[in-house]
Amino acid sequence: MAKRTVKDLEVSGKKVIVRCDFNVPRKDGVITDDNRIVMALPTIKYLVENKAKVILMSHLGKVKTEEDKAKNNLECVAVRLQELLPETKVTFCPATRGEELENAVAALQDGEIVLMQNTRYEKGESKNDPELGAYWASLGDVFVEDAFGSVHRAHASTVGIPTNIKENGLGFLVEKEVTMLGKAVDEPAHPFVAIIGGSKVSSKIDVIDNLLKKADKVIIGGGMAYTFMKAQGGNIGTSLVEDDKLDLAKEYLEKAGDKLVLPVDNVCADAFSEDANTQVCKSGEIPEGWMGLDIGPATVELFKETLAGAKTVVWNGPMGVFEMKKFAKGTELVCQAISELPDAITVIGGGDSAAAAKQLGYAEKFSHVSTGGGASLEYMEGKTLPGIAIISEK
Ligand SMILES: Nc1ncnc2c1ncn2[C@@H]1O[C@H](COP(=O)(O)OP(=O)(O)OP(=O)(O)O)[C@@H](O)[C@H]1O
Ligand SMILES: O=C(O)[C@H](O)COP(=O)(O)O
Repeated sequence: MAKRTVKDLEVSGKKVIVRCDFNVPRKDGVITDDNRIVMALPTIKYLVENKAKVILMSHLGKVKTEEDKAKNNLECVAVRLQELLPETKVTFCPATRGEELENAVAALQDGEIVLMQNTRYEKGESKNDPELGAYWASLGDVFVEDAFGSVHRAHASTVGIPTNIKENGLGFLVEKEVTMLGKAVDEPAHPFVAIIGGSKVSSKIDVIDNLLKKADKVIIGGGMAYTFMKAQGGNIGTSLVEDDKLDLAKEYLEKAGDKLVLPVDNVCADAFSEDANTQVCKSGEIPEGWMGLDIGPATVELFKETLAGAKTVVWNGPMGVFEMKKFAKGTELVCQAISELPDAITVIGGGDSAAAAKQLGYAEKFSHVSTGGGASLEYMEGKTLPGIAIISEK
């Protein structure tokens, strides 16, 4: 059976809560890539045109301390939304519960929007606290799940709210992502190459196990690679590493054989900075005080050879710290190699990965640029995504 979508719901005059993924990349508080906001517009515009009172919710970053709250204030998204929707009234509510929030919702007219502050300001969000889910649900009549990037998280805003609001459905972005990603991996054309990089080692290392079952080759780059290098007994200097994942990395290395392709050299720096001194070091031979911030030139050649002839490519996580020009080459050359593959289905996913492809001028060359990082990986592994599973069937 198919899931209900926003088109199956009666929204006119109703208070409609939309969970979006506005977890956008920022530098010094300024949004550096608004793709996730732009991709959410079709659902938002549909609701505005159909005279709903629109309550938008999203997380932004990780929030554990008061300082994190200041760093991850969602107001910048409300400002961008207002620029993108000049004809529509968009207000920002700095409260995540209580009278101020309830008044902001009560003041909404048909076709107006309020964006609530970062859902992760509430401690209960990530624990899917039932009281919080029920409280947020009490603010609306209808719920739309359109946060594709977050549907792998069973949080109060993604699962708690639709548990309490039966008038729920998927938004246009989730619908589109599921269709596009399904095309890529339900019956992937082989050779199928998966590439995993980026910095979220603990939340993404588990997917490698499943990818090893489906793909012909799994390339590991970016910050993910150093946990594997250390597991092989190599020196990684001060590179990013998650020591509690070393045993898992060892296990993958043993069972994957030559299916797993790791960097053979790395662009290393003596500081996490654009002005750092750099040198190319062989993998496992990174001196003390140096860190790997990009894949090296021999690795680019190795990855190109691995990609040659691929018919399906799925990529999540940049090959280096592409935000700094000095360490963007690896990501750029891998983008280029993928863009030159004839007749391949190519999918890139993740907030930073999509931003990298766009910034480097390659976004148009992919068959699909997914807004989901972890979510797209889990979808492609065939895992149940709790934020989609909870939505009512037609
Ligand atoms: N060698 C490295 N050392 C440290 N950080 C790295 C390294 N290589 C890449 N990164 C960083 O990884 C970050 C992106 O990783 P991440 O896993 O968050 O990917 P993503 O595409 O944003 O996916 P998601 O949407 O799931 O977050 C970038 O900010 C980049 O600078
Ligand atoms: O960027 C992402 O992958 C999503 O917004 C989810 O973010 P999270 O990994 O902090 O839950």
